[in-house]
Amino acid sequence: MTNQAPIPVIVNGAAGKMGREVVKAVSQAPDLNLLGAIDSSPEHQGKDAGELAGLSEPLEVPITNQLEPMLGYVAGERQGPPGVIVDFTHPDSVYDNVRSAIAYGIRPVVGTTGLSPAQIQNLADFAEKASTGCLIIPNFSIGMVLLQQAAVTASQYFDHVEIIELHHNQKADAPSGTAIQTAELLAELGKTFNSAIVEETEKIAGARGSLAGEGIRIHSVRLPGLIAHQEVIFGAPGQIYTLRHDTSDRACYMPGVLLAIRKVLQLKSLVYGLEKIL
Ligand SMILES: NC(=O)C1=CN([C@@H]2O[C@H](COP(=O)(O)OP(=O)(O)OC[C@H]3O[C@@H](n4cnc5c(N)ncnc54)[C@H](OP(=O)(O)O)[C@@H]3O)[C@@H](O)[C@H]2O)C=CC1
Ligand SMILES: O=C(O)C1=N[C@H](C(=O)O)C[C@H](O)C1
Repeated sequence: MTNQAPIPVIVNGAAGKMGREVVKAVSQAPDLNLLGAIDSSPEHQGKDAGELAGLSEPLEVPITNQLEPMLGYVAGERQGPPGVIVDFTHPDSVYDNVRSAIAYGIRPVVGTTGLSPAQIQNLADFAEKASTGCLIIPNFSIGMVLLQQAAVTASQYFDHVEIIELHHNQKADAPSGTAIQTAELLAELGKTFNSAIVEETEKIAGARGSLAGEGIRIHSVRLPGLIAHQEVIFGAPGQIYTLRHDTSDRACYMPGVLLAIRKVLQLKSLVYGLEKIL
């Protein structure tokens, strides 16, 4: 451990399922300093972020919905490394949150999914102009990076593949950001998957899932009792090859989140995907 000042961190969405885990993880990391906890949820205003996250001692960091003043406060800290904001909020607000953070020189680490390709491009242009690091990570778990790498390898040998993602039923966006990213990685190979051998009719709209790039289909399941799960199923005559990742605890994302907080300070532009910073 060096004698460097700790990295100031703001957690946005601090009262949510992921935000609470991040509050815990950041507060336990000696090189990070939790300075702010933002959440729009009215019932949590003023509560201590640490107590809400299940810590036995308060962190003396109250939940507030005042994002811009908090960004201004952290940006005004002249000593030590620049601030980082970790965003686990909602697909409807993440774009504006990230724009605001970059405008204040605060580095965003974004876990919130649901940004469109056009929004990601706009944020990349904005970060580039500001020479500010920004990380957008659809999935912070190492297991998912390994699954995606195995899927890319398999896609060189299989011409047929479909993705099934399964999540808890409080999830706002579908398909999941991870499934979209997985399809993008397979599509990068430049070949078309799943050439039809019969003319298909969907008797109920959506029966065959959503069509991502290069013929890859994604099917989304939402049920209470699930957390986050994904299967990538390859088919060929006489064989099926299935890759599956299951999460049983949101703690699985925390090593990736902590790594991203440290890495984003070394960047001068937007980077998309955990695999790029491992
Ligand atoms: N990249 C990854 O590895 C992972 C990504 N995710 C993604 O993270 C996001 C959050 O997931 P999760 O924690 O499960 O969701 P939750 O709904 O549990 O938490 C989100 C929190 O953010 C609050 N919120 C909503 N809008 C705003 C806003 N504009 N400003 C501040 N706070 C806001 C919500 O308040 P209220 O409830 O009042 O709306 C809630 O407290 C989702 O997009 C999800 O897909 C999730 C897991 C892993
Ligand atoms: O909402 C979730 O829970 C998750 N969202 C991310 C996604 O959309 O891919 C990551 C993970 O699947 C959990």
